[in-house]
Formats: sequence, structure tokens, C-alpha cells
Amino acid sequence: MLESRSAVLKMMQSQAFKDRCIDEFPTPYSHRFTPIKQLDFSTSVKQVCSSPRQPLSGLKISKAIFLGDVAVGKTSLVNRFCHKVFDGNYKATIGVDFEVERFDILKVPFNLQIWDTAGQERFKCIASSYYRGAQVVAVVFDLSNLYSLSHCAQWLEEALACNITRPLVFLVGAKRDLLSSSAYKHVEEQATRLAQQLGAEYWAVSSRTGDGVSEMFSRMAALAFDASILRDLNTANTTVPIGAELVCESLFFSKNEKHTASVFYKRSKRHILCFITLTFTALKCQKRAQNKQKYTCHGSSCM
Ligand SMILES: Nc1nc2c(ncn2[C@@H]2O[C@H](COP(=O)(O)OP(=O)(O)OP(=O)(O)O)[C@@H](O)[C@H]2O)c(=O)[nH]1
Repeated sequence: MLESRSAVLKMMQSQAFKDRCIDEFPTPYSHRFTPIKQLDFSTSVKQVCSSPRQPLSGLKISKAIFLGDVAVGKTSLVNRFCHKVFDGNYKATIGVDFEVERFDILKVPFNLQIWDTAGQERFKCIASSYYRGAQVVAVVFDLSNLYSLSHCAQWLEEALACNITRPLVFLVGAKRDLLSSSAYKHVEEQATRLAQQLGAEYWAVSSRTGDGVSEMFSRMAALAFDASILRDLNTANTTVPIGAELVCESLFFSKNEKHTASVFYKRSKRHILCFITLTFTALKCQKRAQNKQKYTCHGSSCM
């Protein structure tokens, strides 16, 4: 409950914290290990963000999902970034966990929804109902366990199957601190080869030391922000404020998913507040769009 409340409070902040303000385009882990060749925010995005009469309206929010095998370090990554903590004890994620991080990118408020999904097979059905509407997919593996790398393609395939448009894909090697330089080089070779095959940007990070974690999330946020504003600008007949569509996509489930979600939320009471808040936000966006009498709903996910 406390986590959900802090997520909501973060969304309501009038300004992002200093370390969440991004004015320079964040660099990748290595320019050799990314399919993304752009070196700066898109020109039109910079123009629109610096315009005194910003035509951008509505809630700017992108969804990032973290997937991967059991105990590879997904929750630790999210906790390191969102709460600046590291816990050496393993506590399995039940279903999904949810965080929101507030950024100011090019002085424009932006929220990154971070969905930390369970790696355990028995929660897969619940977790996968949250894959929809993702703008960032981070497939995480344990650098000290090559077996977890071999499952990454399957995790990505499942996430892509739930999304109409291709999200930004990251292949994240966690627990960098557990490997010597020579052992790491060997793993990096295999991991970067896979990243290239998957069209993913590769990162190696450590939640224990914090190495690379903040840089990786900033990169995810900046790329998601750039893509989401570009998409909005490119949609000639944009009628829904930025973010509304995404919130709809991620929150409005099919009948079966609604049932699963309701069972899940009954079990996991601490998510209720954030669920209500996001539903309320989605409805508000929907209402505002309807008032303009132009609302168009894409796909079958909006009901
Ligand atoms: N040394 C080290 N240990 C880590 C690191 N990240 C995570 N761990 C440990 O690895 C174990 C699993 O981490 P979690 O973050 O809970 O893994 P998860 O992927 O969220 O696991 P599920 O919720 O079951 O899917 C815990 O004991 C963590 O302390 C890291 O960067 N370095």
C-alpha cells in the first residue's frame, strides 16, 4: 500500500527530482551494442518541447515491463532505481509489482510506469496480462547464469505477441558485480550476439553496486519519451491526449483478463490504490477526449 501511495505521489509531483531531469540525450551502454543509432532527441521533439506554447497536452506516460527468469534480479533493479536500496535476500514477486517514476525530459513532465513481473511459471498467466501496451520491454538475465540468457528470446516473443506496435527492446544482464572481468567478457560476447539477433539494446548492470542502473532507466525514459511524442506528432488526426490511449490499453482487459486481474487485486491489496488512481486517470482522459467528440479507440483493447 505504501509503495502504491508513493507511486501516486510521484506522479503528482509538481517537479521531478534533480536526478530525474533529462536535458541531454542519454548514451547507450555501448554504441556497438545498440540498434538505435540516433544520437540526440528528434529535431521535431526538441522543437515542440522548447516551444513557449507547447501544443502537448494530457498525461505523458509510458509503460516499461521487466521480464525474465526467476531470481535474475528484476525486482532488485527496480528497487535500486526507485528506492535506492538493495536487499541481498530473495523474495519472489507475486504476479506483478508496479512503480511510477516521474521525470522532466526537455522540461516536459513525463511518467515512466515500471511493471516488475514475476519470473515464476505459476504467475505467468497473471504477469503476461500486463504485457499489453508496453513501450519498453526489458528482458533481464543473470550474467552469472547463462541458462537464464538462453530463455530471453522466449520471454521477448511472449511480450511482443501482446503488443501491436513493436516496443523498444532492452536485453539487460544483471549482477555484473558477481563476475570477474575475464568471465564477464565471455558472457558479453554471447549476450551481445543475442541482443543483435533480437534487435535489442544491451546493458550490463549491478543492483548491488548501482553500476549502470540509473543510466539505463534514464535511457529507457528518454527513448520512450522521444518515441511517444514523435508518434503523437506524426498522427495527423490525433484526438486522444498523449498517454490516454496507453493507459486504456494497459488497463482495459478482455473479459478473462479482467477476471484474473480482479482475483489478483483482491489478493494483493496494496495495488488497489494505484489501480483505482490509474483507472480514474484513464477515465478522465477518455472523458476529456469524448468532450471533444473526437475520441477514437484503437484495437479491441479499449472497452
Ligand atoms: N550480487 C548481486 N545479487 C543480486 C543482484 N541483483 C539481484 N541480486 C540477488 O538475486 C536474488 C534475486 O533477485 P530479485 O531481484 O528478487 O529477482 P527477480 O528476478 O525479481 O525474481 P522473481 O521475482 O522471482 O522473478 C536476490 O537474492 C538478490 O539479492 C546484483 O546486482 N548483484
